[in-house]
Amino acid sequence: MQKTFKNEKILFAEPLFQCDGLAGFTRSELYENAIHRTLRINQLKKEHNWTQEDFDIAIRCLNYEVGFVIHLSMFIPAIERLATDDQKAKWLPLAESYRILGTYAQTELGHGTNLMALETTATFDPRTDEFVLRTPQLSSMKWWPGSLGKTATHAIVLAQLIIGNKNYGMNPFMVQLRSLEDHMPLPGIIVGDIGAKLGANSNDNGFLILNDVRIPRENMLARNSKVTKDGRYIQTSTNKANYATMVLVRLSIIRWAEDTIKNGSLIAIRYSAVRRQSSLQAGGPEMQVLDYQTQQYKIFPSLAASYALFFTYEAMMKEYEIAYAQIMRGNNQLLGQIHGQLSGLKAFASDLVTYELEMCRRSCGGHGYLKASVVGETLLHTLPLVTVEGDNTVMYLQCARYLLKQIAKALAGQDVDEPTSYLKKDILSYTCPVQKGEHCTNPNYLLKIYTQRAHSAIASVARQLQFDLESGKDQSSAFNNNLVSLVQAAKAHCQLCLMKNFVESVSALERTCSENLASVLRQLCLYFGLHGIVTASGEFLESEAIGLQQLEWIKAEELKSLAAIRPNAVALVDAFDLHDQTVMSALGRYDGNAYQHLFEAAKREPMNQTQVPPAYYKYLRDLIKGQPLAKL
Ligand SMILES: CCCCCCCC/C=C\CCCCC/C=C/C(=O)SCCNC(=O)CCNC(=O)[C@H](O)C(C)(C)COP(=O)(O)OP(=O)(O)OC[C@H]1O[C@@H](n2cnc3c(N)ncnc32)[C@H](O)[C@@H]1OP(=O)(O)O
Ligand SMILES: Cc1cc2nc3c(=O)[nH]c(=O)nc-3n(C[C@H](O)[C@H](O)[C@H](O)COP(=O)(O)OP(=O)(O)OC[C@H]3O[C@@H](n4cnc5c(N)ncnc54)[C@H](O)[C@@H]3O)c2cc1C
Repeated sequence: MQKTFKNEKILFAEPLFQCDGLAGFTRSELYENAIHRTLRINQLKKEHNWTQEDFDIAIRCLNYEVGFVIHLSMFIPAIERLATDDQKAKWLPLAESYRILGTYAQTELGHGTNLMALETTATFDPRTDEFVLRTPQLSSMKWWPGSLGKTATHAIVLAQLIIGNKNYGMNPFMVQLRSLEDHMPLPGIIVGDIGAKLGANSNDNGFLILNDVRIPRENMLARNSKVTKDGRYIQTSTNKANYATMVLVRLSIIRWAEDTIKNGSLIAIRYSAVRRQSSLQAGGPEMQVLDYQTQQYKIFPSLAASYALFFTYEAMMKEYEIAYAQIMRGNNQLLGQIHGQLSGLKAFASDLVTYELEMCRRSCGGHGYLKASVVGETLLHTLPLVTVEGDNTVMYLQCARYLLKQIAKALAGQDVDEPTSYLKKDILSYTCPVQKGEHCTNPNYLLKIYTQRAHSAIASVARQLQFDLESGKDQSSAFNNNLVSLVQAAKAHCQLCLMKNFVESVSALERTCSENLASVLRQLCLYFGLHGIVTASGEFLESEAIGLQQLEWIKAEELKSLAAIRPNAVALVDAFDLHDQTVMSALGRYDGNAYQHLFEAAKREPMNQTQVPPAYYKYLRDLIKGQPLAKL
């Protein structure tokens, strides 16, 4: 599935990219190692004439365990999206050659979601033609930005622009943080690392206090709005255009989610094919645990999610490229659509994979709790995806807000955006396409069911909101009264998007691939559709997209499809074409020697490097020999 990385051999021939040692690393070692890696990948890029795409794939091959992630994924994209041509000419070459190292400093100790409430100010001083940056109180300090703690020389700081006594809202400013001579913080800047996290500890997420730090007027990133020498504020685009970097990263998170769930499902499926435990027949040979229906029920959702997210990322990438090209030409027509779609899908993708990764971990039994299994570690790295670039609840609500606008248009007989075109249909004329058991094997029928459920969820919450408003509730309490249903409606829309992308992509592939391959993919797509309905059956029933009879058929078909997928399960994860060095798991090796690799990993454990531990001489010796213990 992943474009085969022709340079994989070059990458993994380097001891630096052989990951077995990482488990015992301290934070400082992880941090240093990550920087070392990115710099070496850059050298390899030059030595072997790699393209940018090769470079990006190299980073994915290393499971993003690299340095400068925010520099590459936010700082440079923010300059590209928020700076004028002159500013780009000044900063991009420096950033691209790592002569300046950047971060994206938006979140504060007191606020991450509510950007309007950010407290950092950039006050224009017309006497010196400068902005004065200030974090006025404890809650205003920047808190979380990646690479801020110890690495960044520069930050794009998001601050409230103040001219005279007027606040012109959040704007981006380029602020130098550290000396380019000796890396010491510049006057007025207090900066450091926020401390160890549950995962992702190679990254130095940081804090930043700005005490009246002065920057030239030219350091306001001025593609969308600027301040003239005489203190006039000129806005050339919607103020939401300054949120463009977040939109891009939300797209990248879908890909990140896809990459992590591919790892998880690969480990769980390969290991389950190796692991034998018990038997269903008395005295019979022990079964591969992958043959238990319950094990398939636990793992195959992650397999199907891997493919669903792959197809959805590809589709969203195309949508994004079209929108981005328009936006860069100054046409913001697609801004709302791409924001609405990517907010919801970022949330849905990260929710899905964090849930399924834990199922993958459990499916590896006790060994899944070992670091060497890597599933748990992957989960810890993946958990923040539900929070970064907007907490998932908040992102679903952004998506729901977009859906409400679309349904209002549809009801008024106006055109709606293509991804929500289903809202134009007559919801009342729906008849469930599944009228007998065998109809459940048609993915297009399932797609119709998903469409009806999403349409119904959106229409229902729109009606309830309308009702609350008409009953005298003000706008905000009507909204608060319906937040849970709004999130459900957004989830329904996102699940439909995944199903639609899966069905359409498989139909397109059917035209070019062998019938054998097509039938395997059709089966997985079908399973994805059936499983999604069963897990949210209450909502599908409530929306009357299905009835109890249909649910019974769908449940039966879901179980049948587990058995149908089983013979191809290992091939379906092998098809991810992930190198053992990418997956890094003792349990999920291509050669299937899980026990041998687990034992090798145990032998490498630092505790095992001496036969007798220091604690023996400190405590155990006297204890075992019955000697009185020294005062402890
Ligand atoms: C090359 C190799 C690279 C290596 C790396 C590999 C890949 C890396 C992949 C991933 C990297 C992950 C690293 C992540 C690190 C984390 C970074 C961060 O977290 S940065 C901080 C992110 N912060 C947030 O996301 C904050 C969330 N909050 C918001 O976005 C907003 O405040 C809000 C909740 C959306 C509300 O906005 P606002 O305060 O303006 O409120 P409203 O007045 O209600 O306005 C809402 C209207 O604005 C529209 N809107 C909102 N956002 C956008 C947008 N982004 N674009 C367009 N329009 C937007 C919204 O639709 C409303 O419109 P109307 O309904 O009023 O028309
Ligand atoms: C690993 C990591 C890396 C990060 N990197 C960066 C970075 O590089 N740069 C940067 O600027 N930031 C970064 N962040 C910060 C991140 O963007 C924020 O944490 C995120 O946007 C969520 O904001 P918050 O922490 O303020 O959560 P809060 O908004 O405080 O959320 C707390 C709870 O309140 C709920 N809530 C909040 N508002 C609403 C609402 N309007 N309606 C309903 N419920 C609501 C949420 O759903 C959540 O349950 C990073 C965070 C992490 C964990």
